[in-house]
Amino acid sequence: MGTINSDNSTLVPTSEGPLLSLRWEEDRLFLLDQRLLPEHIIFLELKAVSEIWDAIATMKVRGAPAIGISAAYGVVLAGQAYEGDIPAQWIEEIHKAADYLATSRPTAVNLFWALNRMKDRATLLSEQYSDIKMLNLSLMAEAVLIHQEDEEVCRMIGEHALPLFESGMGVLTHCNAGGLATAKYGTALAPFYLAKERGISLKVFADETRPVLQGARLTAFELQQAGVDVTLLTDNMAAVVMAKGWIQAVIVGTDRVAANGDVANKIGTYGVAVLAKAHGIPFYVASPLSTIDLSTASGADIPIEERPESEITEFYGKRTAPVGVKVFNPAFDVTPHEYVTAIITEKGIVREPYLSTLPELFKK
Ligand SMILES: CSC[C@H]1O[C@H](OP(=O)(O)O)[C@H](O)[C@@H]1O
Repeated sequence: MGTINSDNSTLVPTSEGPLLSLRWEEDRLFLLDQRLLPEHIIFLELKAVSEIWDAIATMKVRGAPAIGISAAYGVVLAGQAYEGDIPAQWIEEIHKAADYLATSRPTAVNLFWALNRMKDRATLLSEQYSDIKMLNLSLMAEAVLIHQEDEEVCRMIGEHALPLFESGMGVLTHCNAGGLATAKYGTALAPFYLAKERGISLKVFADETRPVLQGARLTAFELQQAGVDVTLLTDNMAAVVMAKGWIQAVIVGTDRVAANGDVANKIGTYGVAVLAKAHGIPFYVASPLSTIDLSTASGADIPIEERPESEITEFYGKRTAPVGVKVFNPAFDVTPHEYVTAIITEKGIVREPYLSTLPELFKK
């Protein structure tokens, strides 16, 4: 595993905006170990494909766009590790690495979107260049482009989402779809950063999001760091804060939107969507086009990752369930499109009928 290069355990809110979770430097990826937040800010230095695979699989890096960006750099590392001078062998190494990285997690479609984009680019480059150094430099440029594009994509999602929220509104979110899950700004959290910049006061309510606590450890952390008004809730409080009239909208991220608008997102999202509908509260999904998968017909076709039992039977190292108890630990659930008020993308906002409105986004 890469070396640790910094630790700042005294965390104070700053107005620096979202904390960046990824930094690429020529032949290594500096990656914020999100398992250790919020107590420790530790960046790992990753220089091998296997380290990238491990970081994705063990959720040191998580969030659909951040996973895709990391995997793209993993493919670059594979190309750089090739020591021969035969382009056909180089491309074989690229495809082998991409297929290996594709096994790290199954649900977030950004992983496969980024890997396919890198494989396609590598194939095109290998038809143009025979020099391995040139191939590697050109392929790295594609990964950097994926990284840079995501920052602009998230900002645009924020711009399209912001008009949905009025000053003084309470907005509930689930899991972490913030700067830590992306290149910067986040998807669902992007409007909160823009609102802060523009003096629009929103009250964010963040579900803690068991079992990995992305809401408590990551969303509450990054919004507090940015000076955004955030209140932490346990996952069983969404109903009461809605009943109290504290919530005027819900916005979440997503790991895969199916062609019919069904949305896979962190476990617990479906329950929040049902509660929102029952209280007449709009339920928005922030999604880059890279997370919309028109080749997946509906939510029933989205592979749902099941994660280790220990995430549920232990609470940060302390056993909280009897040994041998049966456990069900799906990392995601699917919200049927009927519960989705609108999907906010970098190209604009789409609403039902998603089967026809989603493909239009790819034509603009
Ligand atoms: C902007 S994508 C964020 C998305 O990814 C999270 O899952 P995980 O933490 O397991 O990678 C969650 O579903 C978020 O909504």
